[in-house]
Amino acid sequence: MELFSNENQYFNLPNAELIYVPSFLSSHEADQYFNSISETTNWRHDDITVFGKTYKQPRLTALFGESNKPYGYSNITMYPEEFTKELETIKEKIEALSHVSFNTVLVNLYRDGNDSNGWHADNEKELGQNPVIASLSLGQSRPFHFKHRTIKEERHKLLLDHGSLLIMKGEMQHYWLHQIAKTKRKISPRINLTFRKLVDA
Ligand SMILES: O=C(O)CCC(=O)C(=O)O
Ligand SMILES: [Fe+2]
Repeated sequence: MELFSNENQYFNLPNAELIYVPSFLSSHEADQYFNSISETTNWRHDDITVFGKTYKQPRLTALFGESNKPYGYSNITMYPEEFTKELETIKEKIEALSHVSFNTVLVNLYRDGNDSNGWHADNEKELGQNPVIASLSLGQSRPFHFKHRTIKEERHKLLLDHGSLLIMKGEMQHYWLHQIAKTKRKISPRINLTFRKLVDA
């Protein structure tokens, strides 16, 4: 595979379909979205409960939806705000490429290397059987780690660049876990938007 390819990259993985689109947005568009989303979002800093202990989530978040259905994960229930014009525009651009419709976007702000997203799968029942999740990255590039739940050799990482889109589909959320790890490097903020489709569970 070419190192600096602008082509869509398809990965040959067991039990997953993963597509990486390196320059989904131009760097100029990505800069503009990064700036406006950073400034206009009403960021939340929720508590999560893991094994009975309560912590602050290691990142800031916001949820936008087309209905007012709540979305729950890691013992948090989030009530969506209305999609902004800007998020609607991004959503339509992703729908045109993926031929899938989305009705929800979860936005994460990783302020620095201390912010992270631990090993998990996006397997909440509201997402349905084999969800398609489209993940847009803005700002600091961070590695996306993913590992198969039972095939131990299947552990990989992919650098998610400014303006890139990662599409996870097929059985990926059943068989694989993913994370954004902490780093001690001095790094800039990153925003990630995961477009999802909530269905009636
Ligand atoms: O920040 C990322 O690239 C991943 C976010 C993620 O996995 C999630 O919000 O479920
Ligand atoms: Fe996720």
